[in-house]
Amino acid sequence: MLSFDLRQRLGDFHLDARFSGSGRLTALFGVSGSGKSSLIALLAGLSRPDDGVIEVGGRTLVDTGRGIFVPPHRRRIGCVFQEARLFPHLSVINNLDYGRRFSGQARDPKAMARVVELLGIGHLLDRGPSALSGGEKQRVAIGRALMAGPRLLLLDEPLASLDEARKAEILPYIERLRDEGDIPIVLVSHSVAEVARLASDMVVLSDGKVATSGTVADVLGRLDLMPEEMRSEGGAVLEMQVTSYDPRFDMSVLEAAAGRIHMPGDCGPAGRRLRVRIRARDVMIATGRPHGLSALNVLDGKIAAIVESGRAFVEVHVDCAGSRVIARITRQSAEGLELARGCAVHAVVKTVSLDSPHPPHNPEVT
Ligand SMILES: Nc1ncnc2c1ncn2[C@@H]1O[C@H](COP(=O)(O)OP(=O)(O)OP(=O)(O)O)[C@@H](O)[C@H]1O
Repeated sequence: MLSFDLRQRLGDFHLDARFSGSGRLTALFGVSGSGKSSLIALLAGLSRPDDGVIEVGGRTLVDTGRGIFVPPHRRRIGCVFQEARLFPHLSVINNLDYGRRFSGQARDPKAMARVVELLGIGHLLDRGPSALSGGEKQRVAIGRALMAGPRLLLLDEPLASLDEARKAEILPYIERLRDEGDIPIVLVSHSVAEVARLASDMVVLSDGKVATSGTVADVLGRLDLMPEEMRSEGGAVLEMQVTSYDPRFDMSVLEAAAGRIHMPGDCGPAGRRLRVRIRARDVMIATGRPHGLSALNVLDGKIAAIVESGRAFVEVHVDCAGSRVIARITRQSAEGLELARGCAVHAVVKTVSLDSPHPPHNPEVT
């Protein structure tokens, strides 16, 4: 459980943010300058709010009204930043052990073995940081933070300085941490793909305020609440299951109650569960089942809502067997097609992003 309600003035910038959630991984999302780092500094105890409250797992870390301010070293919050900041003169194992010693914990070989296994760094233990790739350094930095026995892990853009290949390498470890660890994680990111794949909850910051927050599917589906700059990334997030792979075309088929989606590449064995993101801008609406269309993905449903989005656009929310698919189309098209709540329609999905483990080389299809 993480909750905060904070105000802080930094020059002309005014942070005023509140959130409460119990998700395994909460993403702090926002464009540059929206206040993500300022908020992380407050959570970590590196700065003080003008007023406000922070609670982690039922423990009050800050409450200005009651004069409570737990200093950073007593908060039991593990921080990992964009740069791994490992000690260059210490081997990987000694970097890991430093985390434990720094927090005053007793030596615990089992805890060490668990962290090493979780992050897949067993073969690196005797190396120095200079002999590690960027992704390996970040895994060790996460391991060092875990060895301190934190109650909350703050990951401040840990993937930002890595290239795509290194990012792809480290993402599964963050997923394992989320799914198998018992420590809540706050991840700072400005990549919707990263957030859609990793996060359970999402807090969108805009100009120091929480523009919207909630589960990833809810937040990405509420385009009307999103700051303008991220609206083009909004849409539906569907939990799907791989049913087959056809090597002749290098295409996989995924299914959910909402329907069937074709994806390029091998999405893994039948039965694997994946999250699929369908951006609203990549969906068209047809009132009759389309024929002679290059798009492979057509989902049938009924219009659940039509939401105004500026003067030229509307968002059509289509209920496909209980899952919501959203199409951002012009108001002119909506009127021309006489779309209304309850109409049976077909959502034609132009492009699907797969926010899955092991994405194919070209994870987009048109
Ligand atoms: N000590 C300070 N004094 C004055 N202004 C500050 C101070 N710290 C931060 N700011 C301002 O607060 C705003 C938010 O900064 P912050 O670093 O929290 O944003 P961010 O979302 O983390 O951005 P980025 O993604 O670029 O790291 C910026 O406009 C920044 O210039």
